[in-house]
Amino acid sequence: MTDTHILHELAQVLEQRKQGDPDSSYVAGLHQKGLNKILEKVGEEVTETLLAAKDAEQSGNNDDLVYETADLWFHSLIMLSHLGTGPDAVLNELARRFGLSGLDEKAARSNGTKSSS
Ligand SMILES: N=c1c2ncn([C@@H]3O[C@H](COP(=O)(O)OP(=O)(O)OP(=O)(O)O)[C@@H](O)[C@H]3O)c2ncn1[C@@H]1O[C@H](COP(=O)(O)O)[C@@H](O)[C@H]1O
Repeated sequence: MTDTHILHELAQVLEQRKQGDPDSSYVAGLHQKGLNKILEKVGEEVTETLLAAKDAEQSGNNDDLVYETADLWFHSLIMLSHLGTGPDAVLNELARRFGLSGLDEKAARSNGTKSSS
């Protein structure tokens, strides 16, 4: 399972964990602790990902970068799930932007035509 299918499988598990037992589930524990704890974890994973990227630049080895990015994506999915959305909304937004020049997209944002929020 190496395509976006895993995002949907994982998103379903994360939804189920909202009713899970925090003693036996890491995700249920985060949902129970609430949004601030989830955001704290996302922030930690951002920092760890940035450090891994700098290390990867030096070493030429991306293994730690991939590992930390997976942690970041995972905790971002918990954040989305906690707030009642999920990967489909993000993938749809990327699809909407697909083929649109980043410069044109940026100009559209400053014209106040941001569509997804
Ligand atoms: N993909 C993951 C996944 N990636 C990372 N992690 C956990 O996320 C945490 C990462 O936090 P840190 O790197 O800060 O490590 P830590 O210091 O041990 O964490 P804290 O004590 O600070 O919480 C670790 O506990 C990892 O085990 C994950 N835990 C769960 N999943 C998936 O989520 C599913 C549900 O998990 P449970 O809710 O635990 O059953 C699992 O089947 C997996 O598919």
